[in-house]
Amino acid sequence: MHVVVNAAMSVDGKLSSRRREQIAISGPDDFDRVDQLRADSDAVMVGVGTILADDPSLTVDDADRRAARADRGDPENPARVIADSRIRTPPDATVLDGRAQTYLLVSEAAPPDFIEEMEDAGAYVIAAGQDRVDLTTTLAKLEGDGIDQLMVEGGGELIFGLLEEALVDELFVYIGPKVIGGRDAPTLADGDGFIEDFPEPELAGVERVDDGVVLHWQF
Ligand SMILES: NC(=O)C1=CN([C@@H]2O[C@H](COP(=O)(O)OP(=O)(O)OC[C@H]3O[C@@H](n4cnc5c(N)ncnc54)[C@H](O)[C@@H]3O)[C@@H](O)[C@H]2O)C=CC1
Ligand SMILES: Nc1nc(O)c(N)c(N[C@@H]2O[C@H](COP(=O)(O)O)[C@@H](O)[C@H]2O)n1
Repeated sequence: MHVVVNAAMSVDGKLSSRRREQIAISGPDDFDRVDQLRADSDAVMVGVGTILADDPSLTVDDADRRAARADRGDPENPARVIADSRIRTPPDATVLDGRAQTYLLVSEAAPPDFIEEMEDAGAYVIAAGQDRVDLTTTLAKLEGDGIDQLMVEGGGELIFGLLEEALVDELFVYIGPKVIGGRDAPTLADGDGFIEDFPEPELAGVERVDDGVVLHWQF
């Protein structure tokens, strides 16, 4: 499986404010670049923190891109993947609207009645890991289900979890013209943070987009 992370951050490295509400950091051209990345992926993944904060659709906006996917025999939208250790995803979340297959990655601590509720809401549940989703095992299961190209949109906890398990192949970061600040605002990689063996990706590209810049890193 090839894992591509994409996120937009402020000048000072924040994905959102301390209120954890969705903030438009990207401009129109960057959102269009992200839509193309989604269209090129077999699945788009976020953590449950992003579901609760943003209630995203994770679908492809552009009708021509959806049609191109259908023409090559793919579903119009990539599958959606949510990392949600104990199931906090609401049954009425937009990702459960039936517009694409939705996988819910949970841990063994997920309550069985919640699992049943999610399956009734249309999710395909994969469980691995004691208290927290075992990302290596669950991503391998997704690969076995035909997901070769996985795009990850955040947030910071999930991105750190993937970096910690050395699961990230490429990272695109849009840095937009905003300063958000706040010690409790989410950043690109949160979690516990590294204290040694810091991942050291190679810079593969720099492109000016809208009033900001996209950095492309390879691991
Ligand atoms: N600017 C941008 O590009 C984006 C911004 N955001 C923002 O990020 C914030 C949400 O980010 P976070 O709170 O960090 O939540 P998150 O979206 O990273 O979800 C974290 C949750 O993922 C689950 N998880 C399960 N297994 C895990 C594992 N092994 N490692 C890590 N997490 C695991 C846990 O339940 C954990 O609480 C929101 O404010 C949202 O608006 C989110 C995505 C993109
Ligand atoms: N690329 C990008 N730029 C920003 O400025 C953002 N705030 C985000 N957030 C992500 O976009 C998702 C919204 O998805 P839908 O359009 O509803 O499908 C959101 O959940 C974040 O993952 N991204």
